Amino acid sequence: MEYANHLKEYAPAWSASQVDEEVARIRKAAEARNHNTEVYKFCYSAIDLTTLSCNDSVKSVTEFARKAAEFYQKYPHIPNVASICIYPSFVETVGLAVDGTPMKITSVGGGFPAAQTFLEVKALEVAMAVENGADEVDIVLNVGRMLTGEYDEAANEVEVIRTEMDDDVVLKVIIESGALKTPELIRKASLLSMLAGADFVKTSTGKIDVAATPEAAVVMCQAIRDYYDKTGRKVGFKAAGGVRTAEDAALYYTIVEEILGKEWLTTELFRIGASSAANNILSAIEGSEVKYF
Ligand SMILES: O=C[C@H](O)COP(=O)(O)O
Repeated sequence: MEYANHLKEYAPAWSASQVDEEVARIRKAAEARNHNTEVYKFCYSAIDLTTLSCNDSVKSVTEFARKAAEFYQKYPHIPNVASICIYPSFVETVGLAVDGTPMKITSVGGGFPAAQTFLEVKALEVAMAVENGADEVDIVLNVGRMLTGEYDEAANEVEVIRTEMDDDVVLKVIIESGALKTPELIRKASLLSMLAGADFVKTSTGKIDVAATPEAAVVMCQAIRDYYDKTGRKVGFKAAGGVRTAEDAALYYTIVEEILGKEWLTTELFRIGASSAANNILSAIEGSEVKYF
């Protein structure tokens, strides 16, 4: 399909200075009203609790997922994380560990994190993750193609991969905003991903130096809003990569609240991908002495 043509139907991206001003405004709003237990509890429940390390093994991933599964029994007053996010070869392992809980299984796929492999390999990897039980799959948009202006080719990869998944499997497309850099490219990548079938757009793999930033989040959420206005389809936003503190989480929450509205503040439409924010968010929850992960 010719996706790039559809980009013309959308307004151009804001300039970097307009985005900076918007981030400053929203940062103040976050500090004024959203540094509180209610927001931190919701942010905790929106976490895709992530382990994506070369050290991962069946043993370590089982322990990681079991801790999350046991959390329900130990701390019923705190809503648990939304999903466990792992490499595709651990989908079955996590499935066994979280069986009987509402936690989802998120698999990265499609040659994560660089997406530099054959499209057939990407598609097969995603198909196998789904066959093994993944509820959600996080793939990376082809950044090289985006940087060289091959927009149709980048979006077509997403379309092909989407066909490997049943409609009820959630597809999150990582645009790697820190590599794209400009508001213009970040907006184009977000729109192309949505046009090609993404259920979520996600900031970063967490594997490059510049990962999630509030500036990228503002541009992505504006793209989600504009896509919704045109199509009526609600696409989610996932902040991932370098999200560390409860205040970081509250800022992304406030960006979504301000640009997309409260109806986006559900775990169906907002996630935080994080390997090390969980303890910090738990510690910020008033009265909680839980430090678990
Ligand atoms: O998708 C999740 C990211 O890989 C997590 O990044 P992080 O390790 O910087 O929290």
